[in-house]
Amino acid sequence: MKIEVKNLTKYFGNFTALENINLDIVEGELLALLGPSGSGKTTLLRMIAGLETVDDTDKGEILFNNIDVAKKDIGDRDIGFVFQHYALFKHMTVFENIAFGLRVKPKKERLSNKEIEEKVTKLLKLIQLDGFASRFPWQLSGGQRQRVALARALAVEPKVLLLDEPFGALDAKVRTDLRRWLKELQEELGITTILVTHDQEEALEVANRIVVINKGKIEQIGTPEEVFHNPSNEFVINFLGNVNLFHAREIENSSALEEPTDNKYLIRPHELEIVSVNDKDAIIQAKVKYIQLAGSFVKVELTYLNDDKRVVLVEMPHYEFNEKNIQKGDIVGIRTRKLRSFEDGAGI
Ligand SMILES: Nc1ncnc2c1ncn2[C@@H]1O[C@H](COP(=O)(O)OP(=O)(O)OP(=O)(O)O)[C@@H](O)[C@H]1O
Repeated sequence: MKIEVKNLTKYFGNFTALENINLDIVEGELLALLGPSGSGKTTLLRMIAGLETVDDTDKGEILFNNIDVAKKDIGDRDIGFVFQHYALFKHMTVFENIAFGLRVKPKKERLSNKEIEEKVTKLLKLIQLDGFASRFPWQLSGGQRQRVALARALAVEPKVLLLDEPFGALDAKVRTDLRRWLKELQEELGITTILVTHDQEEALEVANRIVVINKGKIEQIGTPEEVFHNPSNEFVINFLGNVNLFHAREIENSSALEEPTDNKYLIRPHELEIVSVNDKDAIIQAKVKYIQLAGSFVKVELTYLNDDKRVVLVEMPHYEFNEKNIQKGDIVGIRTRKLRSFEDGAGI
């Protein structure tokens, strides 16, 4: 299913929750709606689902395969949902939870009991919970419950899957495992999927494209690589990971910048390099305050030598850290590997 959102605005009283949203969702893709709390992600998802109305006064449109669904009931939109706390039916087994949507279909569309059993068995395999059919929800872990919720959503073969922070309540390790699993499953099924998340890593890892939303407006739409490496503005770069801010005069002091400007520069920790304190390309001098060795990269936190309230974060591979023999308390120089400025509205 292809979905188009055109000129969509949503007011709650005087408050503008969404402002002129335009978005094309390609058949079979996994699109992440990423933004801070209150940015309007859930409202947009709920409008696509039909849980929130498109105001009559609004000229906004939501098209499913070129057909306007604004006036279509939620039941007629062929949608499967999984929410963060989409509680399973407590008094029903895993099997009956998954079968629920199939059993409540009108008689003429309903599958036979045997067909339902075959289908549920297949879904249990798909979510890797074969053998769990007769358990009750309270006998499952949080991750297993969310997988059952996903199977229940998929049972009725929806054309679109809407996921609102489906792994939000789970711990970090389970979350990481489940999102990999979801990605593979989604690719295998080829079902158009919209995932709401405020977790940048989750969006970067699973999405084909990311829509970055802030205060009801779209800041950028792009592949994970695009939004991470070519953020279109300051909000996006800040939201997608740690970033250091430098003023132009700091950069001008080094030979890294030929033309003096008023710009400020936003540079990610891995785009900075620790060099010797006298290095001619160093933009600032700093003192090593804290070193975090656990993780795939070494994170070094430093403070400016001339202003110990200002912090700089540098990340580097372990081999580079070992070669440079950096110690807490060292006075060093910091050099940039990349410059990025937004002052003129365009990234460098
Ligand atoms: N029914 C409603 N009535 C009034 N205001 C609402 C209503 N639903 C949402 N809002 C407001 O609209 C804004 C966007 O809410 P929304 O739930 O879409 O944000 P979100 O990006 O999904 O946030 P979160 O990540 O916290 O769920 C918020 O400021 C919220 O308070």
